[in-house]
Amino acid sequence: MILASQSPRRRELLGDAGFELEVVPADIDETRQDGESPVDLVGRLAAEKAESVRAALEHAPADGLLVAADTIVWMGDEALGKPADAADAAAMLHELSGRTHHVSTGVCAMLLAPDGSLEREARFVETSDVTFWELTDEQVDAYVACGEPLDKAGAYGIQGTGRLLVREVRGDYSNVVGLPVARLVRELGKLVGGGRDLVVQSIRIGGAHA
Ligand SMILES: Cc1cn([C@H]2C[C@H](O)[C@@H](COP(=O)(O)OP(=O)(O)OP(=O)(O)O)O2)c(=O)[nH]c1=O
Repeated sequence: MILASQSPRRRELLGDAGFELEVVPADIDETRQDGESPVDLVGRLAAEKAESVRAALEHAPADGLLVAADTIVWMGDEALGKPADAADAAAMLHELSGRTHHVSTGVCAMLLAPDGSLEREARFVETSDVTFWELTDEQVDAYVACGEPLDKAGAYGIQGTGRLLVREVRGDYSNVVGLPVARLVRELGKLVGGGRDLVVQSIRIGGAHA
């Protein structure tokens, strides 16, 4: 499978599900369009990442699969991507403090013909809701200083020290980390067809590593 993402979290989630990955990061303009909702934005960016990597391929990977994703944190109409710097990260964390926000991941999965042309694709957006504890200024400053927020949407990583900020998650936890892997594996099964249950395959391979 080709993973059109530089995110180490996505690599780990798919690797643990038993997929052999070739990582080919996509370089696209991630600017939000006027009037575009956060859900529409991540859906579009995932599709654009997948297509930009597919278009540059000379041949498909052995299993014919290509996956791209994009994750955003949002509240109301406000979308929080990756912070520009430490001050931006602190501002985002103060905004998330004591409140519930949404984390949406857009996913585009493609089944490619051997020459790399598109045979079929599946697109979806998964949303989880995350509630933060009230954070003190000192807690925000300490978290920003540890460096974890800088490459993450919404300036936190729930899989890292950022778990100390989180009071409650509703929905798929892996989706917050950057990839709704359980739903994705089901969609990939439908994409490859032939009655193969990729969830069973992933459980067997994942279980062997446990
Ligand atoms: C909210 C949250 C986000 N994130 C990460 C997931 C994504 O890697 C990142 C959002 O940025 P993305 O633009 O979705 O992904 P990316 O830049 O890391 O990789 P690429 O563009 O090549 O696909 O934030 C966490 O790791 N933990 C969290 O709790």
